[in-house]
Amino acid sequence: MAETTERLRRTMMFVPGNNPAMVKDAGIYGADSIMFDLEDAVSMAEKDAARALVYEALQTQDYGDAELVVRINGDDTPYYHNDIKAMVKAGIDVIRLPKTETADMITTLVADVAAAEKEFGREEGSTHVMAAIESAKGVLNAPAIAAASDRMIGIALSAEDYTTDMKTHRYPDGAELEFARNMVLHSARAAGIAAFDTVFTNMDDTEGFYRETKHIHQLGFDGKSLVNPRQIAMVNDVYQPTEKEIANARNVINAIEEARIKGSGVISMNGQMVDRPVVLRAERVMRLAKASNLVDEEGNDLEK
Ligand SMILES: CC(=O)SCCNC(=O)CCNC(=O)[C@H](O)C(C)(C)COP(=O)(O)OP(=O)(O)OC[C@H]1O[C@@H](n2cnc3c(N)ncnc32)[C@H](O)[C@@H]1OP(=O)(O)O
Ligand SMILES: O=C([O-])CC(=O)C(=O)O
Ligand SMILES: [Mg+2]
Repeated sequence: MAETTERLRRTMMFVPGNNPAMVKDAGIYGADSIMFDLEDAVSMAEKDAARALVYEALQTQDYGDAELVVRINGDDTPYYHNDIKAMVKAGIDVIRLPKTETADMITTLVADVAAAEKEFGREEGSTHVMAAIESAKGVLNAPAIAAASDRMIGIALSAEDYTTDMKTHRYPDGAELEFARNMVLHSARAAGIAAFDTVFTNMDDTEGFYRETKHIHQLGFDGKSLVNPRQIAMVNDVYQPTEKEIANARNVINAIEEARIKGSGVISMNGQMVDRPVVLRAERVMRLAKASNLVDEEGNDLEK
């Protein structure tokens, strides 16, 4: 299973936990994170069977170096504790708590996860957590939720439930989501964790999907929750740096290396000041370029 430190999380794909074929093949599409769903994609009658199916798949399937996430049922359901125990026992990388409204919900989750790690002999702290923000209360408490635990890897906006709570629905221009998007993003950045935008559920509206993905990329989100493998390539396309951005990033990294040799943290490159924030942005461009197979490990161009 995957390392859960700083990593690219452009695509986090929901996989219904009650669908054996989808669960089995989830690794072939190249999502950065695979998110098995035990919550809203699974009917009440199938909750136990879905949990057992995902548990079994985690023991037997090879999902490569994808990060493995499970969306458990909420703490107000009879499935919550069994979900946590089974997923921790199976060695899941990240548990996603749906409908998170307070930091206390994360504190309680982390205590339950820690108890399960102890019970099943898993390394303490090895299971990470994240929160989905799906209501007005969750949005207003997002800064505290994001900072609630050092096990937190990110927070996600979940716009289907959120727009229902707000007594609206989703519109093509996304104006109804702007406040929530900015709250989730700023809360994540202030806590030093990842920010995920919500699902886009109209599989036939490719233009709308691109428009939304370009918008959230511009805002600064790490990536999106997805519902279909066809959406993965479109997100990667938007997040892929241009040749000009890669060339510039390479120049920045070389320039700062030169500056370091001369004992300085700042240098001028073609009249442009290069210092730490510029270098950090350049390093992220090179990580995205590597993930997009545009450059090799050393940062040299790969043949197209
Ligand atoms: C508001 C919320 O809570 S959203 C989160 C909960 N919802 C979900 O998890 C839904 C996940 N998505 C899906 O179930 C499906 O993508 C649907 C129902 C939306 C569309 O299904 P389809 O029309 O079959 O999609 P499509 O034709 O693109 O499928 C192509 C292939 O990808 C597979 N696939 C589709 N979606 C997924 C997925 N989410 N995970 C894994 N595999 C998938 C299909 O099984 C199919 O495989 P095959 O070619 O081997 O038969
Ligand atoms: O997390 C998501 O994007 C999907 C979801 O549950 C919602 O939108 O309510
Ligand atoms: Mg939801």
